Amino acid sequence: ICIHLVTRAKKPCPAELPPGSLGLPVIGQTFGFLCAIRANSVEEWIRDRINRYGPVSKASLFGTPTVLLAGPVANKFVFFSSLMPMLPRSVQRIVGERNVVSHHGDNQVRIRGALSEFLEPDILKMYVGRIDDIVRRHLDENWSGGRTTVTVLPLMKRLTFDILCALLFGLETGTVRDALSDELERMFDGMLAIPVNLPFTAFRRSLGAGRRCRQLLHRITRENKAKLGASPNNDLISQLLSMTDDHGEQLLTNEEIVDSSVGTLIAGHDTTSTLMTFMVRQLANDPATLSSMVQEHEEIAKNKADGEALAWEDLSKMKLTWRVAQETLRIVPPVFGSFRVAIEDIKFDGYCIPKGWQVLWAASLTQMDPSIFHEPAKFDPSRFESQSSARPPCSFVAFGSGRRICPGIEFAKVETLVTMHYLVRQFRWKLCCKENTFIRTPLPVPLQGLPIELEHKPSLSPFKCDQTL
Ligand code: HEM
Repeated sequence: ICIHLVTRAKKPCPAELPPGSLGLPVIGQTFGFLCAIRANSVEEWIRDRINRYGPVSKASLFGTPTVLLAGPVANKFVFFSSLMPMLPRSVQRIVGERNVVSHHGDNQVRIRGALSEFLEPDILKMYVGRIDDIVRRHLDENWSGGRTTVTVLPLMKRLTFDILCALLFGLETGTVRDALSDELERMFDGMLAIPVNLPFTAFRRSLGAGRRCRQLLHRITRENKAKLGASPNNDLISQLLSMTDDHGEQLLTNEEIVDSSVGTLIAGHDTTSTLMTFMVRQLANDPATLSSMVQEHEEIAKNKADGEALAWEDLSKMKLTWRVAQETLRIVPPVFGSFRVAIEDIKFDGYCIPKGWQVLWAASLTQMDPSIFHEPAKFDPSRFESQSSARPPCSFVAFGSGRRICPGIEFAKVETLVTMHYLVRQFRWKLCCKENTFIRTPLPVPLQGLPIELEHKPSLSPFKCDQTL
């Protein structure tokens, strides 16, 4: 009785809880939410609840009470308070439990610090030439060949997979890389399936693929460890293996290295390929911006010898291209948002969010808000000309913010800028499907993966094209 009285005293008074309904037990509003994600109408779904209950409301999603928040101030609270990111338990079982997202406190700082060191500009500078080489080879093998129809999304996925495999694991080609690609595909297939571990379920297949993926990476980790010192550390796994703590011990365990590598592969693969796919779509609908972009890249190419690779300094001149990328990310954020969990009772806007409850943030809520971005549906890269100080902090959040801000921003930027450099100079394209719609799975997928009619611009050499075109 005493325990009951004490714990009851700690429970928030219902008046302090945000308004709204938790719906039916367990199910809550999960089906409506999942349908809204798929139809890419999460923003409307949340706005509908805001209209009914106000800017802070409660619902029940995936069996857990959830607080829905909206606006830049709410985003700031999510990114900078003690709320913690959470991967659903089923996803953790597939990708491994020792990855950077699942760790908190000192362990998160240690693992994220090691990962970030590899993804920072000082290290990335050294990889621009290698990324340049992979992009050219990819375009040559998959996009060239006169007038042709290609489907952009799967090709962009292949490209980002090739870049990640080379830079993270030192795998350029070969059977291990092909096996990793197959297992990754299988792993994705069941990641959002109902987590029932029975024979023939998608979840079971995904669990198996995740296990085999990690086995392959364990093998690479052991091989790289044996070679440490003999060859330069030029991939993520070798770098992580060679990092030591104050006592000279390996900074991350092999399990942490493998799980973090799988996590980074997943985080970096579909996100950047989605961004580049939607840039291709936006540019097809906006010939004026495309022509300015071609000019920007021809200017850079003028100062390079035939076949010379791009360098870090060239990327800093691609200002318009990055603005086009940012505007694409604003309208079609690859990550729609995510959940945080309260590790203690916490207050926002006078309401109590009890320990264990989830909080949902969604990028479109601020990125498509007309009071922050004038005419939000209009594609206008010039919005990003002035520095973000013109907007309230935490309103453009395609990469998140705060302690958990995406550590792969610079990596994604290098991949995108190098790819666009060769794409806009070598090709013209037309969309095969005119509708500008997409669904979310939960990443955005354009109609039929975005088939385009592609035409190779006649050029003087494979990598220099005639500017008058
Ligand atoms: C256009 C491309 C990308 C977008 C839009 C994007 C977006 C995001 C977002 C929104 C988050 C934070 C999620 C949250 O706060 O809950 C995140 C986290 C993360 N991203 Fe990215 N990302 C991109 C590319 C990449 C790349 C290329 C890499 C690595 C090579 C990467 C690695 C990561 C990692 C490891 C995390 C987890 C960080 C942590 O929990 O501390 N991302 N990303």
